[in-house]
Amino acid sequence: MSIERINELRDILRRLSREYYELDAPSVSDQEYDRYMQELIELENQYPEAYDPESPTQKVGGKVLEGFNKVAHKEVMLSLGNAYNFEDLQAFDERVRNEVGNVEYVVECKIDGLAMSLIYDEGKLQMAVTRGDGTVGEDVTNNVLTIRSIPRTIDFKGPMELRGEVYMPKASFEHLNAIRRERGEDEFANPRNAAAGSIRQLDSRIAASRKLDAFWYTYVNAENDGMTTHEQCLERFAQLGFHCNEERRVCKTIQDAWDYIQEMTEKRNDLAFDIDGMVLKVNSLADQRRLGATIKTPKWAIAYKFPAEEVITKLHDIMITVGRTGKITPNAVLEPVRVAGTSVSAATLHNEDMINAKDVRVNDFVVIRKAGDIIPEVVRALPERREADSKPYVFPTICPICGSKLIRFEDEANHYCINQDCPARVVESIIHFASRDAMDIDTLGDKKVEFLHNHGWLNTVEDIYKLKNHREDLLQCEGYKEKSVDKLLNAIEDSKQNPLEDLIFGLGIRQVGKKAAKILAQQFQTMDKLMLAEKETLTKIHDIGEITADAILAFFAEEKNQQLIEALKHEGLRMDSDQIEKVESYFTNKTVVLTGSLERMTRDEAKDLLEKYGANVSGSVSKKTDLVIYGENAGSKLQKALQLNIETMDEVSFISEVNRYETT
Ligand SMILES: NC(=O)c1ccc[n+]([C@@H]2O[C@H](COP(=O)([O-])OP(=O)(O)OC[C@H]3O[C@@H](n4cnc5c(N)ncnc54)[C@H](O)[C@@H]3O)[C@@H](O)[C@H]2O)c1
Ligand SMILES: [Zn+2]
Repeated sequence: MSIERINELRDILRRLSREYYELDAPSVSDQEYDRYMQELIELENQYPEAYDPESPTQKVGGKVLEGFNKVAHKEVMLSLGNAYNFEDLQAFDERVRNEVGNVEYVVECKIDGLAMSLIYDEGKLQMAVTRGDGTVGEDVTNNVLTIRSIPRTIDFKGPMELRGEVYMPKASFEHLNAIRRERGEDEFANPRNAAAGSIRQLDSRIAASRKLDAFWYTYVNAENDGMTTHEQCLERFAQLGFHCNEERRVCKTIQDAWDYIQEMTEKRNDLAFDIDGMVLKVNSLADQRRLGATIKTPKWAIAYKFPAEEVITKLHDIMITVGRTGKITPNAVLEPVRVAGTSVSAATLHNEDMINAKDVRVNDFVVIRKAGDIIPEVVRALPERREADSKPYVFPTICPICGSKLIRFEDEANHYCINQDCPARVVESIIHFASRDAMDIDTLGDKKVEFLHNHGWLNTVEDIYKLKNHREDLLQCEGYKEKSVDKLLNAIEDSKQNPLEDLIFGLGIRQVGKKAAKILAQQFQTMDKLMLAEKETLTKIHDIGEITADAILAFFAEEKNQQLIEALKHEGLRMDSDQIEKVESYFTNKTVVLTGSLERMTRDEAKDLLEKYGANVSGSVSKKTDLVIYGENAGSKLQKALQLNIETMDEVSFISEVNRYETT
């Protein structure tokens, strides 16, 4: 049970990390992410046999993006351990003192940006590299050079590496989003994502337009330059012309540090940049060295994370929105209030049960919580402040957009509008089709889809590909300049070449997420074959259950959907896959774990081969594992496989097994 939970948590955290680090588009709050991480850490401590070097608890950051040169860090770039309250800090302080005795801490702001390494030599900036996975980062020198506050040349001749945080000042962020709003483009969730997205642009003119800044706080090999404390390093940076955050304090005790954190909690919203916590660092560099680091975090520093913020405001009304699947979501219309640095005037109420459970009524005072960037939430009502005009909310029985009767399925908390032609659903399905994980049509975001729909130019998904016939009309609209219109139309044309998996996902078939779309594309290779698939064939596929199979069959059985696909074919959309076709083999449908170092191929090559032959490659050995393939110096995973009586295979046997299929 718990092993399953461990695997589940690892999957969740990997998905969230990808969204956060690679797509710069998180779907949950940092607090929520941290809660999953905390749960996983505790479970892994309880079940040491589930140890896996690939676990998110052992990993820093995300993957390196394609398109940039990869650079290995001379010294790894680590993450930071987390504290959420005074007790956590006291425990940290105790560990430090047990190790090195009395210490001083420098307490500084935890800047919500992205970590960066700068390398100077002979007084010149040579390279700027992102943290990446901590070992290898991306060379983003051209983009970093657009940050004016970073000196190109410094008065220091030797080689020097410093690290810090690139961030987007709040003012630049507000300005950027205002422009994007005007153009009907999707807004950035928060300054961190905006900064990370800007630095990882292949076109440095975009980065230049984003008005980024940076603070520097780590001096690699500072002791070679005669430094003895962290505070000295910061002073040295400032002297050389780098921006260092003045908002910091040297504290003699953990209580002093806590007092300063309290002060900053009050002050944080008034700063010109976003901070998501405070960082405590042992001041003495010699002590830092003695304390050392774990695989992921230094032992001489810790990050205190601010809790999610809550405020009270009045709820004026409850409004309903209709999603792509017809799902009905009630939203609170609020008296605008500042929380976590931004003005909030709407918050989600999830569904009818939630409204009832929280007893939220129109005209009530309510508590709102906003965790950083994510959609704010109504936490509870304040019945003690209820006035005469407070009214219990009656959940609608018909769709506010199309008037169809709403349905609530058994065992489901949500209501649905099941009218396929409901305009709200149409708009949402077009937004989904164009979204990043689907057809990835640049600049065709929510606002623009709504706008084009309201003008009558987008009534179905296929209309996207007919927009080019409205080029002249578009140019007449305010905010639609030639350049942006052509950019949109080109992105639409380009999307025709996307592989089948993007299209399948974009169609928005119920139950079919990104992963299932990929599996289907791999299995069937073409849309035609997928459309002809029978239930038996579908359910035989690993990861496709009965419910998903039924949803797929129902989707393609509908004449409207068949017509849509016909129309998309007619528009010239690609209908086949990039995924390699799977071959029936000894490995088909087996869960396989690779361990140790392989001699004839890389881990990734072995994984690709196994996937081609129908295996499911997994990171950790459990009862569900069918086979462990091992190379040189295989360690705990192989041992565990033997303990659990799981079949094992060495590299040579693996290759000869594979060769049987390669030749036939
Ligand atoms: N919402 C999500 O889906 C999601 C997904 C992945 C990660 N996250 C967030 O990211 C965190 C993990 O990211 P992380 O590994 O970058 O750790 P982190 O952000 O918790 O802390 C480490 C980083 O803090 C930064 N930092 C800022 N100011 C600093 C200072 N003064 N001194 C030292 N470092 C400073 C550095 O870049 C450093 O790498 C999670 O705790 C979570 O909050 C969220
Ligand atoms: Zn409707």
